[in-house]
Amino acid sequence: MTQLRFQFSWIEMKWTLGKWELICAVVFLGWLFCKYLMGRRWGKQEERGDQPHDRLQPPRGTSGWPLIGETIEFIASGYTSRPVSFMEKRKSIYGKVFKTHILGRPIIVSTDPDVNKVVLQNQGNVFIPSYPKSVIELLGESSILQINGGLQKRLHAIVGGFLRSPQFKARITKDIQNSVKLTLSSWMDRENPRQPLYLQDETKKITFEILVRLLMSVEPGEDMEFLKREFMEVIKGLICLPIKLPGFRMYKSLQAKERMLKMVRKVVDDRKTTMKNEAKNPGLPNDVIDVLLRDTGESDGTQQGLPLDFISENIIEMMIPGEDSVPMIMTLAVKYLSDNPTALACLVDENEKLKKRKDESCEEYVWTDYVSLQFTQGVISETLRMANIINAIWRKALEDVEINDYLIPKGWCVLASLTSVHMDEENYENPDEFDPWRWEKTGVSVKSNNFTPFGGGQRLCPGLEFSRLEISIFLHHLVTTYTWVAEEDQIVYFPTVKTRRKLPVIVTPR
Ligand code: HEM
Repeated sequence: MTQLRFQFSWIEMKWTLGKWELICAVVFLGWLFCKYLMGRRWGKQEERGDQPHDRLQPPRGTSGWPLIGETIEFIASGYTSRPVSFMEKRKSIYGKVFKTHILGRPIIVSTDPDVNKVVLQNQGNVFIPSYPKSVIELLGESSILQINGGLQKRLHAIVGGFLRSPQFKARITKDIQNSVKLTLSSWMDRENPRQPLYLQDETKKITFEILVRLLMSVEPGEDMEFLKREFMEVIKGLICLPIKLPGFRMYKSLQAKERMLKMVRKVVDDRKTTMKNEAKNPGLPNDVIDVLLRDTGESDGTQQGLPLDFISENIIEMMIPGEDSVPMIMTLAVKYLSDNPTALACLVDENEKLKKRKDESCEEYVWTDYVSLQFTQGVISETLRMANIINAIWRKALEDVEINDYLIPKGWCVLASLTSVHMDEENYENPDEFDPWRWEKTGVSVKSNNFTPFGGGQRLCPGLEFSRLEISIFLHHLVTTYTWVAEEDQIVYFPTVKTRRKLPVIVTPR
């Protein structure tokens, strides 16, 4: 799974070990060892029973091998076709919540939907995000993904409110349609249209441009290319040795972020000037920069606008969760459909009907057309369930917490495994089967504890509805424009969810 994707399916993890990094790897291992010893000491205290809570004990489990704990098994499961096997094995021995030691630290893993719910909802006051050091460095202190309390709530509400608004959806629907159609038509303009094309790359092209447009209204061209290039450099550093010295990966990524920041800051400054000139008649907000600049701080009582540096940094940081997730779900939906001709036929049928209706009435598509396609929504939910891009949520307990007879001790990291819940036969019949029809019975409910691909609580993904809309539009135009044959490919779950060969497909116009 998933598991070692550090929950960042959106993260490109690349370990580039140069000679300096090799030296540092040794230092890093030493540090891991110290952490291990500290973990052991904690474990001994626990055995002696000098715990703050007399009644409850932390979940059962094992620390595994000295130094590496259970990391190897954890990583290895990510390379199998059943990435939840690491979790399942321990669940069968210790129960749904257990203790382990992976990635250099003791961790409590929850595969229990009710415990996960409490962890996700107790945001900010008891549980805070807990990312690997390199991610913390790269995100910066003011990132929405890291901040807690009132400011996180405010930022979340502004961005979520904008992305959920019907005005935004109406506008972005047109943008997505244009972008999807442009990409689809380019497939036939190639020198040899019978050559396979790599769906994983094609979907990325569409979604990055849309993401940048919704955040800061940059159109395709030189600036867009600059952003693409620099952003790719930034995300390479998300999981690497957190050393900020020249020559190291982290340094290069931080430099790339600086360059991006300069450009984004200029867009924010220009927009601020335009806003001042249009103070009396500002019109509807176009993008996330607009809504952040216009917010006056009424909702949290501060009555203060957000600092321009804070806005600029967050625009870049919001690209991180949005960049990889949507194109991967698009690609994997096509993969699952290619392997399930009956499901594909149902999807084509539903979408052909919509197209026919639109052609006959000569009406334009509106966003509700796409999201009301029941079977298509089932395909998206089923893809999200099976290939949970963000497989788990990492949190740290700020105090001792009791949840359903478990004690989570202060300072411990909790990994709320979403995939384990999605792939548990207690929650889903035949969980390994791609079955979009199952959603006809249960409906697509984001409130259900058993289906949380977008997280939950105060940090529920603000891009949820937008993502589903974008994927629906892509699937509609793909299946009504082309048929395809997908070449043999495999899903890999480590370090992030990907298809091994980028899903090569040969397309034929309908
Ligand atoms: C299939 C696509 C997506 C999936 C599965 C997904 C999943 C998630 C999950 C699980 C979280 C919660 C993380 C946590 O609790 O720590 C999250 C947060 C977030 N997502 Fe998404 N996401 C997707 C697409 C997007 C897109 C397209 C955007 C941008 C427009 C976006 C922006 C964010 C932001 C800003 C947060 C942080 C919210 C906060 O901490 O307040 N996501 N996402």
